[in-house]
Amino acid sequence: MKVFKFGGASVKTAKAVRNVKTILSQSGQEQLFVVISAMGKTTNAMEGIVKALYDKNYTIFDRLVKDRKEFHLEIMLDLFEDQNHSIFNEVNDIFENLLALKSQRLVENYNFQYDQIVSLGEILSTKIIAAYLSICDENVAWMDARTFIRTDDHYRQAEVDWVKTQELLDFELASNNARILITQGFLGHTKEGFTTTLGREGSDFTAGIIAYCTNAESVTIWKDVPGMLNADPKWFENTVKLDKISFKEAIELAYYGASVIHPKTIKPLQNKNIPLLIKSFLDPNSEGSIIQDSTEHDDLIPSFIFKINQVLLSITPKDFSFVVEENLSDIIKKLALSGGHINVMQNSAVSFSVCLDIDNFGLNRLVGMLQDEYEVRYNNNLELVTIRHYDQATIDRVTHGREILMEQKTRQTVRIVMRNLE
Ligand SMILES: Nc1ncnc2c1ncn2[C@@H]1O[C@H](COP(=O)(O)OP(=O)(O)O)[C@@H](O)[C@H]1O
Ligand SMILES: N[C@@H](CC(=O)OP(=O)(O)O)C(=O)O
Repeated sequence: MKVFKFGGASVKTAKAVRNVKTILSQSGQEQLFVVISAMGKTTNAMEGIVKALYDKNYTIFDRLVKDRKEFHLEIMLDLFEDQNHSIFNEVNDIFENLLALKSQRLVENYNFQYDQIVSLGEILSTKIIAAYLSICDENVAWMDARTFIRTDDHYRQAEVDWVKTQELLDFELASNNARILITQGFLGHTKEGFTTTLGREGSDFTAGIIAYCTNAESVTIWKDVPGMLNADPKWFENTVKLDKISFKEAIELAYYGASVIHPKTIKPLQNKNIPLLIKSFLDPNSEGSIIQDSTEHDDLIPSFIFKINQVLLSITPKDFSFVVEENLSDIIKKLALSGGHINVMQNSAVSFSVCLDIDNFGLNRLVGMLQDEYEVRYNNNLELVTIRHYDQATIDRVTHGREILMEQKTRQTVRIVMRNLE
């Protein structure tokens, strides 16, 4: 068995869905487990629908639901000649049920309701694509990840129960011989049967979970780029493809923010030594990148990871006590409560600096929690660049026209927090 994963960009139009069908048809005779995300930017739209529902802003709610319905309908009308195909009713029912939420009592737990609604993006895309493959005479089965990916009830960030998931998946697969198994990325279910999600961008991770539990031969993630590049082409010119890198290198790059793969995807694959291929759905016959065990090629090409909207916070205890020994656990607890994500930390005797992803609401909350006991200063609108396998020339290239506020070096990695002066 091989596992394929197609993200939102690869299924955002009818033409894109036809391209996915071609890739699947040309993949040989082997059984394929195919993980698919919501079409285009549907997850963002679903988040807007949840927010409008809780804001009781029914004008926006109605408009967003209508937009999403029309978006899916346009794709279906292009794919299905027969407008009496049952998929039209199935999709219509999903949107009718969504609209009906307006007249029901609001569920108190926002995160719970978020998962019940946002998950519909993946349900819609997989139902439409499975139905389309079926009319194209592919031997296909739609599989519901909400019956075999078991998680805890931490809605929006659910943790996988690996043992139970393995058991449920073995059971599902024992009676399913279809060549193409279509399922949803990013979804799971609690033991009570409620839908959960694994965190935004979590469909790559679903591919990792399924590969781990089925001992798959490989995972292929199909993207709009030729493979794993040494930088995001949206930010850097003249990027180079990393043909072959290790699991260790890939997990570091993903952790530092190389958003081409979700960082959680690597661990299950590394644990069972299952190779991960990143390939282009725009050029499916080209080589792509392979992520595997050997570290031989890791340091051949320097990689750059760029993050914007960074906040650099500097925290000093007012009573001059040592920051690490006497205050760090308190500071970290407050950082966690603020919802900020720590990217880089550095300390001296009485000062702690931290570079964060945090929104304004979280920042104000954090400063409010800290300011009684600490002097707190911060700079915002900063950039963070991480360079793996750096040298002075690569540092000079990215720091040109910038003021450096903090720098941290290890043998393999340099991380620089800076302000753009241009
Ligand atoms: N190191 C990198 N190599 C390739 N692409 C990268 C890298 N870092 C970031 N990206 C970005 O990742 C994007 C693909 O990921 P994403 O948009 O999440 O795909 P999907 O939603 O289809 O899973 C590319 O378009 C590219 O801009
Ligand atoms: N649809 C979900 C899960 C996901 O991973 O999507 P994509 O593969 O398009 O990044 C999201 O947007 O968060």
